[in-house]
Amino acid sequence: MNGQNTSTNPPGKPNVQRTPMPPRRFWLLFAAVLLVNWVISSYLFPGDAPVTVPYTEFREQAGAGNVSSIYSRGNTIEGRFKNAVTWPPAKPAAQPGQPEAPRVRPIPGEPRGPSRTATTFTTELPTFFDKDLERFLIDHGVEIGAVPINQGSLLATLLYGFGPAILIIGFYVWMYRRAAKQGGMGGMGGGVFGLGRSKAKRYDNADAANRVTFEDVAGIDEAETELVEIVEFLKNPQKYTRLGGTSPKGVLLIGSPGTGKTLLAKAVAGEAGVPFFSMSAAEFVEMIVGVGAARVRDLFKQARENAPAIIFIDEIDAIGRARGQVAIGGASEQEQTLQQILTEMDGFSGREGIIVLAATNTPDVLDRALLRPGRFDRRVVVNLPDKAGREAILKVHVRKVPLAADVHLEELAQSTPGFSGADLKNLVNEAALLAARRDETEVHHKDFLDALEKIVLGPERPLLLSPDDKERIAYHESGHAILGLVVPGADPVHRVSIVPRGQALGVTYQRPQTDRYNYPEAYLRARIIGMLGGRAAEEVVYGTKTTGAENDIEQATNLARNMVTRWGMSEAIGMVQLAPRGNAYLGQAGAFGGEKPFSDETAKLIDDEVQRIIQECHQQALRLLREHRAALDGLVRALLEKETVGEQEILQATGLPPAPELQSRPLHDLTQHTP
Ligand SMILES: Nc1ncnc2c1ncn2[C@@H]1O[C@H](COP(=O)(O)OP(=O)(O)OP(=O)(O)O)[C@@H](O)[C@H]1O
Ligand SMILES: [Zn+2]
Repeated sequence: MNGQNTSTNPPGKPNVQRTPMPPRRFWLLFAAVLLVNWVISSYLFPGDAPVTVPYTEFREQAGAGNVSSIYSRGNTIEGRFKNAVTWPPAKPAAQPGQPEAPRVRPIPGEPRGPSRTATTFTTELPTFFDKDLERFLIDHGVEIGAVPINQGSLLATLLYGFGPAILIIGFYVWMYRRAAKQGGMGGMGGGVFGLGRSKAKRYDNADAANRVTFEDVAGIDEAETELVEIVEFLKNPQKYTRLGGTSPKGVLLIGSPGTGKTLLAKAVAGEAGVPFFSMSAAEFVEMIVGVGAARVRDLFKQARENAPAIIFIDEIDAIGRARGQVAIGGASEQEQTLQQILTEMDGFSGREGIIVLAATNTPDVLDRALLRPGRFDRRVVVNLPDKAGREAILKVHVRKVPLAADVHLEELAQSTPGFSGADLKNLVNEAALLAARRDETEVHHKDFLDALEKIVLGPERPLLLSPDDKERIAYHESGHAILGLVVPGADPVHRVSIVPRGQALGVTYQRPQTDRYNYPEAYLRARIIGMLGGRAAEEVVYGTKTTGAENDIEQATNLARNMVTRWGMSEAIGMVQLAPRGNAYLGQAGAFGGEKPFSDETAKLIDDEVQRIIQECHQQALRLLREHRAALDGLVRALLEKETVGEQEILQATGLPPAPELQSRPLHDLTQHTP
């Protein structure tokens, strides 16, 4: 299959906001309060927790004259023994002939575990009331009281009933006030709980080993260039403020996850030789109102004490969302935190040498107040790296990896469009791990390719496929691949595999020659033809259909629909926008919220046009595959033998010349088949 993986998020980097976890210490303290509570109540009622005894035992004790007084309410009797009684008795040696005292009824809450000794007890009266009980008790000198046995003073009762609640509430109030005060007196160790403390990670550049410099950042040169000025400023503030200018206060780094925003911020600090205070905005917001603002105060205070310095706030969108956009509940805490950041930023004169860098991947949700002059008024976009950039990033990350001579980083860069810096780092790491597992002394090109396949598609899946299924999959993949070779304008095919992985039963990789930003119509059609090639090959060879083309069909339809509704590539419809801009990548359809802004006739026309494009491409695919049947069979034979074939093997097996150098596509070209 030759679909394309058009997901905009490279694998493994979901864009999620972390939910702040309350600090562990908080729970420890909470437990301590409960403990204190328990100690106090057991001090107030020392050892007097009543033991629950069965009614028979109670009668027996009364008969023996060991009960001094009782108090009864309903069917419950509380009482006091003269001498402490242990219940249940410590394993009474079973005496022959003497049956166990019959249970009148099960005693609720009767301890079944270890026995306890106490001078007070409770017991339940049997439902068939023992008429002689009163007489019996009086005869045995038991005082029948009007006051509950366990009732102490009024104060004790109150404490017993409300103490725990009062303590817990007190604890919360105390903690909250501490936290809220923090900013003012943060110097005092940041508070007992550290709740109001910023928890900022500080990276000092003293330890050269961890120092990050621009050397470590590659492939995002434009962003880097913009930040060089900030470095200059931090190194030599006077030079810039001499004529009355003020420094930039805040820089917003905008870019997809893993593009190196954090890395850039660290590098700025490293280059300037200033301390770097980093914190994720999600961490500001705790479960307790007011803590976020206190943490902001503390963070800025620390930075001010160490100026010049850099403050880095990651995921600022977690608190910087436009007011009114946040979910009810989190709103006021978020607002307070945001407000505190604004206040702090307004507070510096711009000469102290503190620069706040913040990162986000969704700049459009940010509150406008954050973007005003004097705040985050500089914006630096950190783009996904292009091919040259990817190669440079790979070079950075292979510095510590022993490479075999056959490793071709340029080719890897070419095969990884859409990868971020973090993805590339991961690729190098996976390749190194794979090579180690294979007991190699160096990392080979094949390790990289296998690692890439694993990253994009998931690990190999041991599926037991019948030879017939295997052959069909081989024909399907070969169909994609052959069309990738013979359709003018298609991306060159460099690897075909019928090893099941993740969701895919097989995969055809095509490699764009360059990163593209603009796509000719002919190229898009070539792509649709290639996508439909899997099914077309099955039809040509077997004349029957399978579910294996679902993903191909989905992608082809999306692409065709975009051609019609967004890119003005249908004569019948013309240059009218009928669907919103989806994600900037191909194949991803946007959606208008609510109603369609066009008539039913237009809807019909769109469907017809999409149909037409797909059908034309399908016919083309069938025709080309029939024409190149020999090449198709050749590739299938190679695949069945080797399961995975590389570029040279493909050319050999098909006897086709390499595709004329042409177009490209932005993302990895893979399809996943979900049967
Ligand atoms: N341009 C790059 N050059 C070299 N390494 C990079 C680059 N971009 C990312 N990396 C690597 O990827 C890792 C993760 O990147 P980083 O945390 O800086 O991304 P980010 O943009 O801050 O991501 P997020 O938005 O998820 O916080 C870095 O530690 C670095 O090793
Ligand atoms: Zn397919």
